[in-house]
Amino acid sequence: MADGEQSIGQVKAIVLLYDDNSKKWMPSGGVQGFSLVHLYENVNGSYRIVGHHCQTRQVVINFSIPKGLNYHEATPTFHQWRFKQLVYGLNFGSEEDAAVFSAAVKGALCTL
Ligand SMILES: CC(=O)N[C@@H](Cc1ccccc1Cl)C(=O)N1CCC[C@]12C=C[C@@H]1CC[C@@H](C(=O)N[C@@H]3C(=O)N4[C@@H](C=C[C@H]3C)CC[C@H]4C(=O)O)N1C2=O
Repeated sequence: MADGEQSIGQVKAIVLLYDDNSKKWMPSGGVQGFSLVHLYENVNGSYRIVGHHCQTRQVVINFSIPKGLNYHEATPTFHQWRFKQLVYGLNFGSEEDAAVFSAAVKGALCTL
């Protein structure tokens, strides 16, 4: 995390991007598996969703949450959103993790 940022939530989730051509969800970063996904709060009032793949350590998501984001809870363990030409999906390891994360994101959204 950058200076002036703190993690206000961390969960394990599979980070997916929807490929419009193949009409398939693809693992972000190209490697199947779970990532540790943080919601970071910045002292300037902004929020980022940042995820590191557990095996490869690569950053698989680094998303600044825009005001008015439509965070869609498709199922109790799969949440998704659209931004510009991308569709992101989080496949959570548990309903609890999904609920914790969506509460944190919705809490952030109501401050923007
Ligand atoms: C108006 C609008 O944009 N609507 C979007 C959704 C949306 C609504 C509102 C705001 C934002 C957004 Cl993002 C839409 O419908 N979108 C966004 C792109 C993809 C999709 C379009 C078609 C397909 C059909 C099946 C469905 C899907 O992917 N379901 C999941 C699923 O098949 N999987 C994932 C898990 C569980 C399921 C829930 C894990 C991996 C795979 C699997 O289970 O193997 N789709 C979508 O969600």
